[in-house]
Amino acid sequence: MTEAGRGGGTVWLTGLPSAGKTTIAHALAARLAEAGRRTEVLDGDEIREFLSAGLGFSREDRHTNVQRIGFVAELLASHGVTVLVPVIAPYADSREAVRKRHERAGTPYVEVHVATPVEVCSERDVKGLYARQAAGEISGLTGVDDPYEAPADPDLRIAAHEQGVAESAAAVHTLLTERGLA
Ligand SMILES: Nc1ncnc2c1ncn2[C@@H]1O[C@H](COP(=O)(O)OS(=O)(=O)O)[C@@H](OP(=O)(O)O)[C@H]1O
Ligand SMILES: Nc1ncnc2c1ncn2[C@@H]1O[C@H](COP(=O)(O)OP(=O)(O)O)[C@@H](O)[C@H]1O
Repeated sequence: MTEAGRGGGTVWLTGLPSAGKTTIAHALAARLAEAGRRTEVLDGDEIREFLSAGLGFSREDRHTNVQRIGFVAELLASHGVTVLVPVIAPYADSREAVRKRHERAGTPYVEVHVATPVEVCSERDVKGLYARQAAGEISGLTGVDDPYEAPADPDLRIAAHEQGVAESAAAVHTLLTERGLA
């Protein structure tokens, strides 16, 4: 049995700011921990404070950020950890490169699109970014005046505005169980 076969894998939750990626990731982590899985959440904000300190939000910097996170996720996952990654990853080619890295290593990879519409995200506006963009204080906000390339064919798409957090976490958990990852 390979290392990957011991049950690790990466679950990338992509979606707009305030879509619910982080909230769902932590709810899922709690479920997985309860089931005895070794689990890590690679939080985007934390990563940007340390591993990606100094990177901004240009296309190039976002790509670099996503590749670094993909590298760490694969490493952890290859040692049996279920790694949850609630990070926007707005570009399809960046996400594809992360998937390819996992495929090359034989490490399971699951892409979940947290598909909350921008109208709902901007209402939630957890960090006040949508308001700041509307006020002209910032620009380059994903989904508003910066690109978000929605996954064409994710492993799972969640309408996270139409169901509760627990239901979304359960939906991902079910997929992981089907794939032998939970
Ligand atoms: N201009 C702009 N666009 C998008 N997001 C912004 C921006 N400025 C700051 N933030 C906050 O930083 C978080 C995005 O970082 P990520 O590492 O997840 O994004 S990326 O994949 O590198 O694009 C993201 O966190 P989440 O809200 O948790 O998604 C934002 O809160
Ligand atoms: N159905 C839902 N699913 C996920 N989050 C929700 C839902 N309804 C309300 N929320 C709230 O929306 C916010 C989403 O924020 P967060 O998880 O930080 O998003 P992201 O990580 O995508 O930026 C949280 O305050 C969460 O409590």
